[in-house]
Amino acid sequence: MISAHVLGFPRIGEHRELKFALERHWRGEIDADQLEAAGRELRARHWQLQRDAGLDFVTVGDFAFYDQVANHIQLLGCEPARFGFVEHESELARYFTMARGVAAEKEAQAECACGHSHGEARHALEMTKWFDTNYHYLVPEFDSHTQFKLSSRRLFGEVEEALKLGHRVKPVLLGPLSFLWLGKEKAAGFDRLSLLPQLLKAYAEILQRLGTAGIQWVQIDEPILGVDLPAAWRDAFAPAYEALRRADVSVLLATYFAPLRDNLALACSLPVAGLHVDAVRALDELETVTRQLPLERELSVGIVDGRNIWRGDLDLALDRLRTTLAHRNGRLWVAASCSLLHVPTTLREDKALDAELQSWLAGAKEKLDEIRVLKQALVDGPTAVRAELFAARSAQAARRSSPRVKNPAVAERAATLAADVDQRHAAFTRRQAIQQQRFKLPAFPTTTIGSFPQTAEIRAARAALRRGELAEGDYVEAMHREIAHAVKVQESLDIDVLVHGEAERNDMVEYFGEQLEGFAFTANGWVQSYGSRCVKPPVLFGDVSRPKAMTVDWTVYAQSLTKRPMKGMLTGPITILQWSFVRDDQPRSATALQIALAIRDEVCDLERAGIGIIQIDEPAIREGLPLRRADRAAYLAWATHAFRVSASGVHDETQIHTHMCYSEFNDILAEIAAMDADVITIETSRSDMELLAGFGSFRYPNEIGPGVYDIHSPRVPEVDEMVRLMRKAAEVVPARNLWVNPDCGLKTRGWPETEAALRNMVQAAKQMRQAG
Ligand SMILES: Nc1nc2c(c(=O)[nH]1)N[C@@H](CNc1ccc(C(=O)N[C@@H](CCC(=O)N[C@@H](CCC(=O)N[C@@H](CCC(=O)O)C(=O)O)C(=O)O)C(=O)O)cc1)CN2
Ligand code: MET
Ligand SMILES: [Zn+2]
Repeated sequence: MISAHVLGFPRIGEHRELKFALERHWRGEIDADQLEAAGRELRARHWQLQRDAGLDFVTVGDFAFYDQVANHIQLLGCEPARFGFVEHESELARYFTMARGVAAEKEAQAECACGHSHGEARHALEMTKWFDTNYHYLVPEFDSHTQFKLSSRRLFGEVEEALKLGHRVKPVLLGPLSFLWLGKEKAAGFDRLSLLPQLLKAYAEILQRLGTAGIQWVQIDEPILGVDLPAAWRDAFAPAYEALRRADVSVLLATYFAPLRDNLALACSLPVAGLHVDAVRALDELETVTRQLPLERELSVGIVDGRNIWRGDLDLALDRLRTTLAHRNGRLWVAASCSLLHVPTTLREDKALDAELQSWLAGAKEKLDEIRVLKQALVDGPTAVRAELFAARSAQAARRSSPRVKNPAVAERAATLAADVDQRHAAFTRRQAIQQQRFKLPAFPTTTIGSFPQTAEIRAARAALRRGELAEGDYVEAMHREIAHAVKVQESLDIDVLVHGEAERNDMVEYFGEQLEGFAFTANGWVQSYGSRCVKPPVLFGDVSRPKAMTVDWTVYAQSLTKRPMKGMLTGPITILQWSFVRDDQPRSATALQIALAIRDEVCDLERAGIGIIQIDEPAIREGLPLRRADRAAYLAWATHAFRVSASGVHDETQIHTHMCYSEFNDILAEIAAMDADVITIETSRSDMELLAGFGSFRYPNEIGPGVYDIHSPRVPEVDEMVRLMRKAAEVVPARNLWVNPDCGLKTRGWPETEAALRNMVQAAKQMRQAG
């Protein structure tokens, strides 16, 4: 018996319907019922696609109005008490408050009918990267008071919805151990694993309800089986799944993103009815799993790549599946490696891709079809899908032999680099002295991270340019007006190191992808990043080179408007690599080096054009870290090398900044230091400078700007708050090395709150100087 399924499907909608509905709802243009209707329609459509592709189940529970982990917080009834929710706040309103926070002023203004004071501003749940993806989840908060209680009907409602539509339903849950693991302990000395027994009761109740609804299979995701687990966590698995065992509900335990390694035997021995493995990231483990997993259990083989957009090698996949099948008594499930959340809904008929490129690619819908073809080939024999297999084979062959993929000059340059290509001339302390002479910045210099508000007007201008309704020259003029405005605002706020604001960039990665050779970009290849926010990762299909300067004109224009230093703004090689769909025909390290060389040329061009401070953003360096510790050193070596290659073409008096956000960095501090940027700006405020303690005890040698406020909410931070954070920073890092800046770029904010926040930030820096 062969089954076919997916672990999850993108929820944002082929035309980003969910994004637009959400944003309308938040603006008050549609009410909760209308938003719910939009969600229902998308779910119905995505289930129908799965059904039409001949899958044996539709997956329910992968939908969320913001984030699937946040859905679990409500399902399990563990909304953090700090939100002080009161009776009359609806489940949906509470959900968005947890996801987005509430500004202090807004709460003060909102005359609350209940007469309750909601207390201080309620900042949003922390947001962090989902394993090694560019998707962000909301971090659950746990302490000794955390109680679990089945609380939301949403999942059960969606299950009913799908059943009513006549589908065979397989609900998906994030597993109890992964849910706890991904959360955060809010009290010192508290161990969140101690919450497991209580949590299991809630899970048991969920399974019981699903059983009552007639559900046979429930997929429970435990992606943490792909990370290095402490013994206590590993030991907790078997009793936990023993406790969840029921006669009427079969559990398919799903793992993905990384090899199982030392957890392989455990995964194969758990008392569940089936196991899903990622046969793309861990193909070499498939054979062992095939042999170790008891024959009465189902094996789901994730053979179609859920993380990349290349059309699969179906011959190879089929070969593996046949071998597996032979050892599994003719039973297996065919699947994508992980949820399809991480790829665009479709890449067919994308207006920005030429026909040849399109024929090399597969989005989520196309992957459903690959799964169908594989299943059919196993069930009816390959001749039944001869045409489909032939087409896939031809596409593979065409891509492998296409002259578009190779550029001998690029390979030649990468092979003949000087040994010191990744080293600045002088050591940091020497550079620091030279740069101090040159820029004469005050103590606690202020700067921002790069982007200023991407207003509706900016996006409309770009959309008009794309549609041919705005001439190129008029577009440039409109962007120049934006840049001039940003410069004027920064000068009037008395910021020390200015930025041009990135108005001309649709996205910090896509913008470079559009200008570099070796990249293609899509018109509609949207992937959810967080909440309603999406990105269109460029497609890196060939050798990378830079036909001409990419940012010099904009930066020089911005510098011409001010005497203050204007920071050039680039995206680093690892972030471009990490946030693109990259080629699978050469190691990622080789691709990273090619990008690094292109960025290096841009850095040198900026320097030649008189730009003295250049920032090379690397927010994604941490998320690229392999999930398994054993693989990390190799990655960090080539990743930091690539960064240094991009940054080291300049003279000592040029100040190189880098920026990182969204992650825990304490475990890679030595490597961050080895990147040798003159200044690093880094996100810290959501965790109240916790992060910086690591930088202090490690004695991070170079200059550092720990973000003093969170840019993810419109809340305007008070001067005192930021002074407090700066003082905290000055306790662990020498004050002479400290910069003052927000956590990240300001593109998602509006101008009024941006100006107010930066005014307070500059004030805070001035207070620090006075206290000096
Ligand atoms: N690639 C990437 N990954 C990242 C980040 C990042 O900046 N880039 N930052 C972190 C995540 N943060 C993010 C913050 C904001 C957005 C974001 O604002 N995305 C925009 C899209 C940005 C974009 O591509 N804009 C284009 C096209 C925008 C668009 O939708 N245009 C409309 C028309 C617009 C109009 O007429 O107003 C259309 O095509 O229909 C542009 O500016 O040109 C969105 O979802 O709305 C995404 C991620 C981590 N990962
Ligand atoms: C996600 S990091 C963002 C860095 C970029 N320079 C910006 O300010 O938007
Ligand atoms: Zn950032």
